[in-house]
Amino acid sequence: MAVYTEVADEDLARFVAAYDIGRVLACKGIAEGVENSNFLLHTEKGFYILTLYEKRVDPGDLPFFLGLMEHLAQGGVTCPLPVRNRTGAALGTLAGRPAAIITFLDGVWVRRPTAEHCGAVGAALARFHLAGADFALTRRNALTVDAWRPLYERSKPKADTVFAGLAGEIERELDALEAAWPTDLPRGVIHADLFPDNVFFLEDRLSGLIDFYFACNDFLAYDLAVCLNSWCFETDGSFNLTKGRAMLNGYLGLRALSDAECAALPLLCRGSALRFLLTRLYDWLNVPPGALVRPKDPLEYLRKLRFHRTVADPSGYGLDS
Ligand SMILES: Nc1ncnc2c1ncn2[C@@H]1O[C@H](COP(=O)(O)OP(=O)(O)O)[C@@H](O)[C@H]1O
Ligand SMILES: N[C@@H](CCOP(=O)(O)O)C(=O)O
Repeated sequence: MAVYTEVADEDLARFVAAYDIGRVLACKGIAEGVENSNFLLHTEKGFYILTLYEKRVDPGDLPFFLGLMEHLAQGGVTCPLPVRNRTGAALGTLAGRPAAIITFLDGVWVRRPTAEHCGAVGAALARFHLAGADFALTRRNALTVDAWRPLYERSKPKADTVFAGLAGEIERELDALEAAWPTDLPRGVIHADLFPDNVFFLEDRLSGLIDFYFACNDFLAYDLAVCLNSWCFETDGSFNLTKGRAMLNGYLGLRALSDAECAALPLLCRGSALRFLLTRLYDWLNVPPGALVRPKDPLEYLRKLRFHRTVADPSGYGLDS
């Protein structure tokens, strides 16, 4: 359960009183997510999500994230909207943390995605990329190739306690990716964390996207790599080519990939796998005392990374030539 910060009733009541959403009826910590503290807030006007931004969120980036939600919603992407208080501010401070209230999105995330879900996610990702193209603000990706080695260094002393040989394998991968990482693929605003728990469905119809707190400007095809990693592997660790093909075709139905983007996919998938391996490894080794959070398994992403090293070309993900 991701609640790092507890909120006193009187502080919450004072915070909510600045909004036009009625009085608080209930507020419950949400048993999902690993990054921020999220609460289901029930007020006289309905249900909302209250988020307190935690360690990985730079408060200076919050106008980008909240503005992006508003921009995407105007561009036809179904996503939550920040609620503004009576002074027009979408951002405040609660329990010593930057905090925002966002609208509640109906739907549930799918625990066992099918090829049809993957196709819908591919199309939604392309829609996100198209709608984000004219967003005025920019944010550099704080978790791209140049950030991976410093992040690894913070886990290095204990990496081999998680898995024997892990430190050496990560170091070899860092050397390879730093040397080969592309520099000139099409760029734009990317979600960067569009995992199954960030996509809601209602009766198998995609109902919206959430969690824009890793969004940034980077290679558009890197976002596809994040999704191939998080949606198209089976629990036994095998890559499901049918799901990969469905996702890529869903995306290609709305946005074409250049030859360079297609050719770079195996490398981008390796990079994306390493990125999640490294953040998970850090979180695994650094659970804050008293936090209600279940850290995610870093080794899941080591297995994915190993698979990508065996992929010679994008047909390995189901991309038809
Ligand atoms: N706008 C929303 N509408 C409905 N549920 C939400 C919304 N935002 C977050 N949630 C719930 O909170 C959980 C954690 O949110 P998420 O943004 O993924 O957390 P984190 O910031 O830790 O990554 C989600 O899995 C979902 O259950
Ligand atoms: N998707 C990341 C973790 C952060 O995402 P959240 O939405 O679950 O908080 C991972 O799986 O490592």
